[in-house]
Amino acid sequence: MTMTLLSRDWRSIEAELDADGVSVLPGLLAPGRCDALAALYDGAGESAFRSTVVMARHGFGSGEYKYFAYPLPEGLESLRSALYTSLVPTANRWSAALGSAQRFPESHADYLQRCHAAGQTRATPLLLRYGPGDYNCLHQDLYGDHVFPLQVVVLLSAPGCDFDGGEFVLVEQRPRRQSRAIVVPLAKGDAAVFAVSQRPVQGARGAYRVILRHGVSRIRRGTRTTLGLIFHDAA
Ligand SMILES: O=C(O)CCC(=O)C(=O)O
Ligand SMILES: [Fe+2]
Repeated sequence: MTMTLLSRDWRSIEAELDADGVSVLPGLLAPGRCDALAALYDGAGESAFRSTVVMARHGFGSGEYKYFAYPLPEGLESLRSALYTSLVPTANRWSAALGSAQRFPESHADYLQRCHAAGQTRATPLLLRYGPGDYNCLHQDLYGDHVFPLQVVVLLSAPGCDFDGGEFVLVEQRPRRQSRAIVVPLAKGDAAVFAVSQRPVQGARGAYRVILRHGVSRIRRGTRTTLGLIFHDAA
């Protein structure tokens, strides 16, 4: 997996992130790996997860998700830290462009130490499960002061086969402009890398801040399962 990450064209991924705040990594996980991860949702036993959220109870939408507990399942820990390392250069560039002094360390273990020292100690990787009629309202995954500015979602189900509808969407808000929607088509095993809450856009007079939120349109048929990888931990 690390090889396939390293062999990707990070120059064009970074260019897409800079242009749109989102980039797709096709085939990040093989179909068998997707099935094995999706099977954890019902099969892993409750000790694998720290909490289950019924989205409708919180007004988050409709559907359910489960946050993994530490220690994460073997392959997930390495996937999360490898993706982090690949994304640090963009995170640090964005931070500088937005005039922030914050810089992110090379290694995810070091970044997690920073989160944990600040009281953000709970694991944030999660599995999401949507059935017919379910959806995920536009939101930002902020869990405390420490925010790594990029996150990843992997589609574990096959659109058009396992489910219909259920598009991953981003809405971008620029200062004094109307909002812009971005629909991100994903196949099974594809990952979307996207901005958690804000990103810089180069304007005529330097960079300005654009706000992003993401969500999922209504699932019209079937079951849709995703893996969410957030790089900061939760308070
Ligand atoms: O199910 C999805 O595609 C989006 C999940 C989500 O909100 C996330 O991974 O943060
Ligand atoms: Fe999210």
